[in-house]
Amino acid sequence: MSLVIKIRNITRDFPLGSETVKVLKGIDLDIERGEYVALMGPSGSGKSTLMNLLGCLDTPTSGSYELNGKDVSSMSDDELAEIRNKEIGFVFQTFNLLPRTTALENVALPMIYAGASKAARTERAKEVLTNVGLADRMDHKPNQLSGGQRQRVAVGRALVNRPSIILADEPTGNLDSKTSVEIMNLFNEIHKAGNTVILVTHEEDIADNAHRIIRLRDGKVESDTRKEVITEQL
Ligand SMILES: Nc1ncnc2c1ncn2[C@@H]1O[C@H](COP(=O)(O)OP(=O)(O)OP(=O)(O)O)[C@@H](O)[C@H]1O
Repeated sequence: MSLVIKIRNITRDFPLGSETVKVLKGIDLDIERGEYVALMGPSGSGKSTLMNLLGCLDTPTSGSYELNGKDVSSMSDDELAEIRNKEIGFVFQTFNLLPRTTALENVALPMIYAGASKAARTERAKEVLTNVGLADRMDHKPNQLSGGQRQRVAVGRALVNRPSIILADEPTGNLDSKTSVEIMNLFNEIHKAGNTVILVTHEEDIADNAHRIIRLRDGKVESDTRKEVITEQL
């Protein structure tokens, strides 16, 4: 097993007027390649703040973060942007697709930043859209797609550059229960294909899809539980 994420004693403070709000209060975390982790905890416990750090959208106030053995905790904004594009796939509750571009163009977008040719982008985006079940929707724009289909496009965009980790913040938060199950089945497939997945959810049945559940409370890890792997007896 190899460590994708190694976090040691991370804190994150935010200035608020003349005060300082301590949001993350010393977090240690190791995540191995191929793990499937659900991040839970009450509102305000620091889940999004931690996800922003994991996704290199933010840097810690103190402590260290190594992503694939590289210390990202003190990188410049340009270096972080490059790491984000190469190593991180984001999926958001609100899909965050470009409204006037097709599913194919939305999925191909991160490859433009990565410098891929148009032919390579189109080929890979078609492959990814097929894998997420949208082979017949490639030329549709977001407003021509259902919520579940939009989230599939967003998942495709997250996967297109073959990132080291997929970070999903409440990916089923805007979906009905039937569509949520379909999207979770897609995440389960993505995990089975070898991806490292970390998702934030408030719902226990969504978190049950993961193999490990980390619960935050008041900026600290309250519990970190791995499911026992049940191997079939022959
Ligand atoms: N930029 C900021 N400036 C000041 N306070 C912040 C900032 N970002 C987050 N906070 C505070 O940090 C705390 C944790 O926020 P965070 O969004 O990480 O929690 P969360 O667990 O994701 O909550 P939710 O489940 O409601 O999304 C909150 O009290 C929030 O007000």
